[in-house]
Amino acid sequence: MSPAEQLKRQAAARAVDLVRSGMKLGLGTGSTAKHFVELLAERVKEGLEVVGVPTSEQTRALAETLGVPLATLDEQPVLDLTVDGADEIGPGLALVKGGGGALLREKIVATASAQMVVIADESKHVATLGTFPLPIEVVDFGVTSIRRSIEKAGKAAGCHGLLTLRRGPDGHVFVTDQGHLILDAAFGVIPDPGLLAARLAEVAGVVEHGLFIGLASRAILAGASGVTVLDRA
Ligand SMILES: O=C(CO)[C@H](O)[C@H](O)COP(=O)(O)O
Repeated sequence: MSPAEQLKRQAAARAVDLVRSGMKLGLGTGSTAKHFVELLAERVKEGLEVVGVPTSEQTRALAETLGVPLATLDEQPVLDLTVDGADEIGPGLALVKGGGGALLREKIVATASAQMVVIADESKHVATLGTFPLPIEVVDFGVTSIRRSIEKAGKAAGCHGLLTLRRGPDGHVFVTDQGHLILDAAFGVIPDPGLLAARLAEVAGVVEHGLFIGLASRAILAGASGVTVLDRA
């Protein structure tokens, strides 16, 4: 395993220690969340009793293959703990998420959870959000017009930058599990994430954006000198 993957696994292992029998869990998406699901599956094999609600079809397939008992969010609408990765972790544990395209389900699942713990290698911890382009999920009707409205909303929040329609590795337009498109907004700096979130929420056609504010209560960050745990004040 590469050094980068080892760090992700260390963070995931610390999160697995938070899981108790009987818990209902939100299962995140991405390469770090994958480590969590794999380690969780090992505990399940040892007798840990949990039920997981996956945040993507990708995670559902993985968890199913590994034998983690699953439910839908409609079957288990109240969750104890969600463990997920992030693209950036900023002050107050505000997050940028959606690099893997699962931001909508991830935010719904995190909102349904008593606790959200984010796991990452320490390179994701930043002083200011925005270097990672902000994923914005939009409907597939009138994307050019929606893009203009997002640019306007961004400017009102002090954010300027290019919006790119996301494409998959095959070059085709990326479509989310919910059938929407993603515009990646390369703002560079997001001076006031709360203000930007409020402005984006007002744009017709925006289904969800990747700013997760006030959702994560803990971040587990793995680095060369060990694992650091940050709790939101
Ligand atoms: O938000 C996400 C998916 O929508 C991921 O959690 C985020 O992109 C981090 O992924 P990785 O752990 O692979 O770096």
